[in-house]
Amino acid sequence: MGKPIIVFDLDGTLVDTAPDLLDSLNHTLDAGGAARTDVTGFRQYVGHGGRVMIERAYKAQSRDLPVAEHDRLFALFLEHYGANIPGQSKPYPGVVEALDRFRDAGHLLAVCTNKTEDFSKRLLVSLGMSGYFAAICGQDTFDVRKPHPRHLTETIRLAGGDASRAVMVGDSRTDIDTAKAAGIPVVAVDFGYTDRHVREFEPSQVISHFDELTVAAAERLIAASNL
Ligand SMILES: O=C(O)COP(=O)(O)O
Ligand SMILES: [Mg+2]
Repeated sequence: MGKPIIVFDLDGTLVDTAPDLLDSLNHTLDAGGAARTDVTGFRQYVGHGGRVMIERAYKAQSRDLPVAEHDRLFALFLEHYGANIPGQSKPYPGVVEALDRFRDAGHLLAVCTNKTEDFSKRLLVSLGMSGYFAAICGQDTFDVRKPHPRHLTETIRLAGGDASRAVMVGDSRTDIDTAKAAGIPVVAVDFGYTDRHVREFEPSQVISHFDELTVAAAERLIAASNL
């Protein structure tokens, strides 16, 4: 039997990136001549990567977004966000302690995010966290991204893990839908980026602090998923 693996979402789960993502989104909206947004808007637009975030902001303003303009704005978003990593982004309280606990218990750790792989790796390197992860997989690592279950199962495979001994930890409906479609138990944090409470999407468990993510709790979820 392989080692258990804990797979984390990145934005809104491991790291609070909202101030920087919102800054880059507003920079992009300025450049397109659209109205700026706030944290409430951001929570509705985030979750499927920067391209979809821009598209949703335009849709909310009933503005047309031709493909060439979408491409131009997405490039500007990437340039602005990439130039400011890590910006004000910080891991949530208890994240590093939780990663230490799982590493010390011999569990594999990985990241499955709809951020680009390059930005995810740069962010985690700049925060001194990349060494924990056997794989860091972004929206462009495979030919599918969350909520496609294969984004998660391929991440597990790349990390050397076993999908029957895995737990996903995320902050959004996207993460919960992905894990459920892959048949993997999912812990939802309730402090991330979602416009509706994560409980509504029926994860296996909801936590409000990483202290609640114990090795025993993860092992119980894995055992229950194999009954
Ligand atoms: O960048 C996004 O839209 C979402 O990123 P996440 O998958 O790490 O939450
Ligand atoms: Mg997230």
